[in-house]
Amino acid sequence: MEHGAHESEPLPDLPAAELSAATKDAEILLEVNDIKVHFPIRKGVLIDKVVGHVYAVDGVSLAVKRGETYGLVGESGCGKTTLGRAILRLIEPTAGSVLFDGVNVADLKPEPLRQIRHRMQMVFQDPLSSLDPRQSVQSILEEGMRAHGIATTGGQRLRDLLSAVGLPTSALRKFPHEFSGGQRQRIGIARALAVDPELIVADEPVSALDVSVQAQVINVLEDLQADLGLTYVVIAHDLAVVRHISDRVGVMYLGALVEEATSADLYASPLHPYSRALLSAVPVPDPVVEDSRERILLTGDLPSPANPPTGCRFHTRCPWRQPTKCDTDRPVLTEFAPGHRVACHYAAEIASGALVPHQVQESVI
Ligand SMILES: Nc1ncnc2c1ncn2[C@@H]1O[C@H](COP(=O)(O)OP(=O)(O)OP(=O)(O)O)[C@@H](O)[C@H]1O
Repeated sequence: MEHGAHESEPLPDLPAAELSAATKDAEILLEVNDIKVHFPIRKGVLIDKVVGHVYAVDGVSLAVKRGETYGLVGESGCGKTTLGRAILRLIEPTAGSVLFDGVNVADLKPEPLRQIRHRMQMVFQDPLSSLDPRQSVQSILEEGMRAHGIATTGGQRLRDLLSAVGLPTSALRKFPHEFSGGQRQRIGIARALAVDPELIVADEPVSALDVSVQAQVINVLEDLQADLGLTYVVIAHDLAVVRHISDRVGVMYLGALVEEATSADLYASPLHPYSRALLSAVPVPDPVVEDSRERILLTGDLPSPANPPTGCRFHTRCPWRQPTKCDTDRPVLTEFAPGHRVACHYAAEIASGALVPHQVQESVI
């Protein structure tokens, strides 16, 4: 949730040319401009030949304000993780720019990149595989601090980090396998916090956890944001998690954003047929509402990002698709209402009821 602006220190040793005029808006911490990540598909035994590309992320633009939580949702394989990793430059984007506090991260040389890295951290989905089983918690926390020149002596900082995520000091001497899943994710969060980040990209931070533990870990993230003014990008396929934690939500389909709105607007009135279908698949606790509400069932599987459909990428599964235009023209993400963007040629007609969905068969979304 949004909180007061975070005081950021000026970046040392960065050429003025790397400061973007576009991000002079002091409210914006992260700006992603038309970013693309295309993975080459290689074939051949003796000669390595590129025979195609996986268009994992294919032209995403978004901006995240300081202290805001931006949720990214979409089916498995739609490019959420790749986008998250490209934001932190853990993978090289094929095209586009990522501006962090006005600095184009994609252009940074290794030393300025190292300097800026501690301000952007990632929390991974599976805490067990992302924590080195041979390292004690103390060593895990100190590793990143050392790499970023943060003093590790004294121990008070380590105790404060553990207390911030609700773990006892005795955890310092233990190893990852001695903890439960929820505790391990708290260690993953403490590791990210250890280097004083401003932005945390959390990739499915609770999806590996039991439902009963998920809320506790989400509360930890929310409390830390309130205390430290952190900015979050939270990646999740679970719409309930995203709804709970996010100020704004971006819906991804086949490497692109198809809709973006405040959490309240998206859940109350989704505009894109894909968002409508995603939300209609979420069960409602009230049995009367559950029985009477609209369910949009999609036809077909998610197309391969190596061979995306022409035109609107969703047209092969869209219950509202119209001849020609949907097959041939790729819709641009356009502002439909203040703060509510959608990439659909017929969003207005669908919202007004002027277009009705075709008969569709059930498929699992
Ligand atoms: N290193 C890679 N090389 C080739 N293809 C990749 C690579 N990493 C991801 N992909 C492909 O890119 C597409 C997007 O993957 P990504 O993991 O970003 O999606 P996702 O929405 O995060 O899905 P999930 O929730 O399953 O992680 C998928 O088709 C995936 O197979």
